[in-house]
Amino acid sequence: KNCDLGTKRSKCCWFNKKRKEQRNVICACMAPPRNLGRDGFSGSKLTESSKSETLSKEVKNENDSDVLIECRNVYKSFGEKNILQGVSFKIRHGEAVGIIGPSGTGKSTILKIIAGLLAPDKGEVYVRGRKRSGLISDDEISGLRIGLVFQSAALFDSLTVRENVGFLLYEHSSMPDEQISKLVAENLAAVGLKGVEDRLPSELSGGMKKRVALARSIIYDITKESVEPEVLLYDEPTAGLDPIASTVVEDLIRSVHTKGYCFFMRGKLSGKE
Ligand SMILES: Nc1ncnc2c1ncn2[C@@H]1O[C@H](COP(=O)(O)OP(=O)(O)OP(=O)(O)O)[C@@H](O)[C@H]1O
Repeated sequence: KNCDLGTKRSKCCWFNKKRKEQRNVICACMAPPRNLGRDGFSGSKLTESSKSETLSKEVKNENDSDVLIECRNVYKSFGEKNILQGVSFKIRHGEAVGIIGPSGTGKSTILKIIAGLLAPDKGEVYVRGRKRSGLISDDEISGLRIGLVFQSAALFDSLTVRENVGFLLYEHSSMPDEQISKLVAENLAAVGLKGVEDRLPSELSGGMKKRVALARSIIYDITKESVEPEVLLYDEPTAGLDPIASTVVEDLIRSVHTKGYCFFMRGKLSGKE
């Protein structure tokens, strides 16, 4: 019954071990809650009672110099609904962290808080040791660049794939259009898409949309230093995809991680929460 998940997990374990040898990386992957903590992975579970509970076998590391993001005692409510109640964890450079939990327990909410799109009611978010206050602004690329792949891919319907992927650069860089086009094509090729630049999102399959969203999250202004995203947040990147398309996206995520990004993912592997 757990064959798919088991296969995935062991693949992931193999991958993690390999990464560990190369860069001393600590990873986590999706697994049923009962399996959390096995194989030395860390992870956070948001429970049905909406009470957040850190299950992670916290990596014993007294040195916090490699901590990129820290959530400290974060609370968030929507009206009467208390969604997050004291969530605390740290994400270190090179880590891959998974977050799992039943529907509606606040997984997307914590990602949005980390990304600076939502402000916590209480508690703090530290980015490279600096406390983030409120929401992130368009100009704020200081400290750490965070890419977010939304659950729904969140492409702009009326923009072409090229305009979607290059959006950040068209809006916030002085790069000429031709150079952006070239970069867009390169990033699309990196996620296995070629010749789709002029299509609208409505002309893409679900898997292609996810890959376009992934390309958009990793593109950066090559004329500037230190703006490459170092943390990528994935909100159910394989939701709604068939097993083959899911595998393609999962492999892409792993290959992006091997390039040195840290990632924090919530979602399913092969259709299992
Ligand atoms: N902007 C908002 N306004 C009001 N309620 C919200 C808002 N965003 C989220 N919620 C509520 O907060 C709860 C948690 O939502 P969230 O999307 O974080 O859950 P989730 O764990 O990601 O769920 P799923 O697995 O179904 O995607 C839900 O009950 C949702 O209805």
